[in-house]
Amino acid sequence: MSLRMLADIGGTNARFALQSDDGQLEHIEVLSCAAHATLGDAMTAYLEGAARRGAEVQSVRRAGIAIANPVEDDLVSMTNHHWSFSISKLRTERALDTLLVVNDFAALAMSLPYLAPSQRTRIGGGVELAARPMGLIGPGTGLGVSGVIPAGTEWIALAGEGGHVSFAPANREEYAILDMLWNEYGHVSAERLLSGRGLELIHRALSGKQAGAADITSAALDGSCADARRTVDSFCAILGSVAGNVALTLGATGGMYIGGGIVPRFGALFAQSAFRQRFEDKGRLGGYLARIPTYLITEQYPALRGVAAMLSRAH
Ligand SMILES: Nc1ncnc2c1ncn2[C@@H]1O[C@H](COP(=O)(O)OP(=O)(O)OP(=O)(O)O)[C@@H](O)[C@H]1O
Repeated sequence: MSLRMLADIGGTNARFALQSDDGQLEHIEVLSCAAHATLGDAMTAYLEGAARRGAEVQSVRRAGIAIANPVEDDLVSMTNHHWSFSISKLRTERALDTLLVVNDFAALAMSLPYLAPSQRTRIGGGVELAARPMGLIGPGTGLGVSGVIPAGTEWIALAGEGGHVSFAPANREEYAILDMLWNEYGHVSAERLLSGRGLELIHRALSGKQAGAADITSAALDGSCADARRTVDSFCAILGSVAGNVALTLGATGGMYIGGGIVPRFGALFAQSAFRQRFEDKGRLGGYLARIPTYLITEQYPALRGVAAMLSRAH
């Protein structure tokens, strides 16, 4: 029996797993990126830990890594963290036959056609069409955007950088947020607002106060702070607008999906927010968007499943 190593590396969290020949994911671990100097160090820490728990890590000859940055050539450099590495060097150092490195949201997108109903929650109406493009957006440390398009009996995942498109306000409150950020940053991207740091910036713009992302969410959830609640509502509304833009751009009539680590933490506040209304609020194309269902991904490690599917196809 041989094992494959899978990883999903974000700007904050590095998620690892081993996959056995029967396709099961085992020894899933989430490591903090900040606690390790390099990706190689994090891999070593993970594999040593798995070996201590009885995994036969010496049988790993194939590995797939989904990582939060564009993957264009041999040298990979993360956008939201300081890790960088050469794919060919890492493959040689680890004595791997295959090391597949792909964009994390391309891997996450690859999991969408295979999600079971229990691995997603629907927000609002609409019905997906079979064999049509599916869109993906996910706020975390950064804002990932991707999708899959059908190609015969297979799916092709897109690896774009749509989180960095320019932010467009949809009302005066959002215009005021943009105005504040124009003074601090030249280019204000969607990611500037739709990320952990973005939640903090929206809160500062609306209240004039500094607070951490996790504190804002918990104060919104327990009802102890009106500014925190407004911040989460504003974040969800902006996410609806940007998700609608992605759905329009891709023609995502196969469904629009929300991933990333932040939205699941909003709990019931997300379904209660203006997300869906703003998703549909696109003038004459409102009816087109109303027919597209939006889903929150609830599966815990979807990108690991996506990169496993991509690795199984790689030489
Ligand atoms: N309770 C919370 N509410 C809102 N944001 C939170 C909360 N806890 C953590 N965050 C923010 O979530 C972000 C981490 O997101 P995530 O868990 O998706 O990590 P990641 O996969 O490393 O990110 P990415 O893939 O975007 O690089 C951080 O910016 C952090 O500030």
